[in-house]
Amino acid sequence: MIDLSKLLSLKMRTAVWIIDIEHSTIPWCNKAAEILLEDSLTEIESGNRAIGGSLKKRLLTHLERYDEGSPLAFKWHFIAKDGTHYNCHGSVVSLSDGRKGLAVEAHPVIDQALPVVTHLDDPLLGEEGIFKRFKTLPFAIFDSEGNSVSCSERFVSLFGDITNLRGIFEASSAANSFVERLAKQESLSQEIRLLTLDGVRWHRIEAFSDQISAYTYLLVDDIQEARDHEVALFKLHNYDNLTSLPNRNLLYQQLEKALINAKKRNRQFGLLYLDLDGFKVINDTFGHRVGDELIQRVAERVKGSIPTRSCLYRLGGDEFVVVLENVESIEELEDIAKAIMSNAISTYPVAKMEMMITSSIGIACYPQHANDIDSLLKNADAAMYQAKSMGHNMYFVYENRMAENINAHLTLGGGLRKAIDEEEFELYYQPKIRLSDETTVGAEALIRWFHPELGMISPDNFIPLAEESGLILPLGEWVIRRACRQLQEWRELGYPPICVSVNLSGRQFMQTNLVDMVKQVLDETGVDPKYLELELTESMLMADGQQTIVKLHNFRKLGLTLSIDDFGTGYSSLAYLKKFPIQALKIDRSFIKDLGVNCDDNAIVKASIVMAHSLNLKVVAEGVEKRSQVDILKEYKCDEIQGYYFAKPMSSQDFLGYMDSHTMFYE
Ligand SMILES: Nc1nc2c(ncn2[C@@H]2O[C@@H]3COP(=O)(O)O[C@H]4[C@@H](O)[C@H](n5cnc6c(=O)[nH]c(N)nc65)O[C@@H]4COP(=O)(O)O[C@H]3[C@H]2O)c(=O)[nH]1
Repeated sequence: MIDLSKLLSLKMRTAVWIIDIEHSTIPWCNKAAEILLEDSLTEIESGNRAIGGSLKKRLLTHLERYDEGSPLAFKWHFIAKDGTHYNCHGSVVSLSDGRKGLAVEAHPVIDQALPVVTHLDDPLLGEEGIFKRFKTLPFAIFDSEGNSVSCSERFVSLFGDITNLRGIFEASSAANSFVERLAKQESLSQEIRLLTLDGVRWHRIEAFSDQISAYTYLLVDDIQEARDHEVALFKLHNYDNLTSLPNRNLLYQQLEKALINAKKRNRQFGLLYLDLDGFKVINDTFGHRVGDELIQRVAERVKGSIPTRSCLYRLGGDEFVVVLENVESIEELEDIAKAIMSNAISTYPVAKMEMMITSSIGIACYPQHANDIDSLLKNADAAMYQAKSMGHNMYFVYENRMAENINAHLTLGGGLRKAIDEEEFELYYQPKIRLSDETTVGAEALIRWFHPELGMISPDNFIPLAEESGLILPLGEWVIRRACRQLQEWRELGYPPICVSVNLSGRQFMQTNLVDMVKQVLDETGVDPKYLELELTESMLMADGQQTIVKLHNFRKLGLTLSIDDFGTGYSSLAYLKKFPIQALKIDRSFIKDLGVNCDDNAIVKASIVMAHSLNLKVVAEGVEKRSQVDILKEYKCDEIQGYYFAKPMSSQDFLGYMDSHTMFYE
C-alpha cells in the first residue's frame, strides 16, 4: 500500500509544513516547502527554525481557540527569498506528543513550477490519521472500480460527496481516458478542468495507482489562479488595453503565419496600414481622455467595416493595421479601404461632441510589393504617407516611388531645425477683398519654405512636422515677428497700414506665454495691435474651456482681432462660438468650391453668414476662384473674400506691386 504521507511529501506541488509553535520549530515539511524555506533549511533540519515573536503570539492565541483539525479562519502572506508571493492558510494538527501544532499550506500567488522530488524520508507522519492532520489538502483514495474509499475534508469541501472518481471529470468528459491511462501506468500527472462546488476550475492532478491494492490515490492542486494569471499575462502582451484589439505582437505572429501559408500554397495576402488624420491635434487640443475615447470609437467602427475573415490590429497611437489572407486581387484590399473611408464620414459622438475623423490608408500585398514582413509593413506605411500627403480620407496602393517620398519626409523633419536657423522661410501675403466695393482691406500671411534642394515646400507638408517636433513654437514666433516687421516696413515705405492675419497652430495656441510673446513682438516692432489678426481654428477653442477664454480675452485686451479659420470643418456650432470673444469667421473653402453647384453648400454658406451676422461677426469666404462665387457671396452679404479669383498668395515684394496697382482701403 502506498504511504500517503510520502506521497504528500513527494508529489504535492503546494508547499506544506507543520509548525510546532510552542518550540518554534518545524518538525515536518514536504519538498516544496523545503525549497520555499530554503533560506532557513539548516535550522529546519536541526529543528531550530525560529518563529518570529509577533507571529508566534498570534498563532498561539489562535491555537488555544481552535480544535484539532479546524482550519484557521484567516490567511497570511509569505514572501519567499526569490520575491514570490504566497498565500498561507493553516489548520490545527496534533503533534506526536499530543500537543497542538499548525499545518501550513502555501499557495503561490503566481504559478511556481516547483520541482517534484525523487526521495524524502518522512520521519514524523505515519499514514494513520493523515486525513485528519492534513484536512486542508485535497486528496482522496478510490478503489479499482473508481468508488471513493476515503477523502480529506478539503477534497469534500471542493468536490462535494464524490462517490465515484468519474464525478470530478464531468466538466471535461475525460474520465474514461484518465482511467484508461492510469491503468497502463503507475502514476499520472495532468492539468485538467474539474467540476468543483465553486464551478469548473483548472487543476493539476497527481494520480498513483497501487498495483497490489488496486487503489488510486489522487492529489489535486487548484491552479486556476495561475492559469488566470497566464491568460492575463498573455492578454497584456498581445492585446491593446484601450481597444482590446490584438496588438503589434500578434500582428507579427499572424503575418509570419500568413507568409508561411502563402509561400506554401502559392497564395497572396495583404495589409492596410491606417493612420488617423489630424489625431494629434485632437489629442493636444481636447486632452488624452477624449483622444482615447475617439480611438475606441474608431476601432469599433473600422472593425465593423472590414470583412469578418480579416483581422484588425492596433499598432499603438492612432495607427491600425488590417490583415487579409488568401487575397485574390488587390481590388479586394481596395474595397476594404473604401468601406473604411465611407464609414468614416459620419461623426463620432465623443465627450458630448460630434467629432469627425478620417484616416489615410496605405495598401501593400505579398508577393507583389515585398517578400518579407518588415518590408511589407514598411511599404504599406510609405503608401499611407503618400495618401496623407494628398489630403485626408484617402488610400494608396504601394508603388516603388513611394519609398523615396518617405525618405524625403524624414529628411524634411531633420531639415526643419536647420531651416529655422538659416532663415529659409518667407511669408507670402494673400489679399483680402471687401465685397461691397471690391477694395483690398487686408492680407493673410502664409508661410513658405524655400528648401535649398527641394525648392518651395507647402506649409501643409511641413507644419504637421513642425507640430510633431515642437519646432512650431520658434517657427510660430518667427511668423508673428516677421509679419509685424513687414507691417512696419510697409509703413516706413509710405504705405498706410493694412490689417495682416497670421495662422496659429494648435500646439502654439497652448503655449503658456503666447500672449506675452505676442505683446513683446508688438512692443518691439511698434505695430498698432489693431492691425494684427490671429486666425484660430475651431478645435483650438474646444481645448480647455476656461483657460482658452482667458487667453482670448487677454489677446482682446492687447487690442488684437481674432478670427476662426476653416469654419465648418471642425466640431463647433455657431451658438458655441458665441462664448468666445471673436470678431470674424472664415468659411472654409470646401464649402465655397461648389457654391452655385451644390444646393447644400449654398444653404450652409447662406445660413452661416446670416447667423454670424446675428452674432456681430464679420464673415470672410476663402478659396474664391470664380466670378459666379463672388456674385453669390455678394448676394448672401458676405463681408470679405479671399481667393485666387482676386490674387494668389505673393511675396512681400510682389505685394508692394499689388498695393500700387489696386484700390486699397485704409482707415
Ligand atoms: N485652392 C485654392 N486655395 C487657395 C485659394 N485661396 C487661398 N488658397 C490657399 O488656402 C490656404 C489658406 O490658408 P489656411 O486655410 O489658413 O491653411 C493654411 C494654414 O492652415 C497653414 N499655414 C500657412 N501658413 C502658416 C503659418 O504661418 N503658421 C501656421 N501655423 N500655419 C500656416 O497651411 C495651410 C495651407 O497654406 P497654403 O498652402 O498657403 O494655402 C493657403 C492659400 O494659398 C483659392 O482660391 N483656391
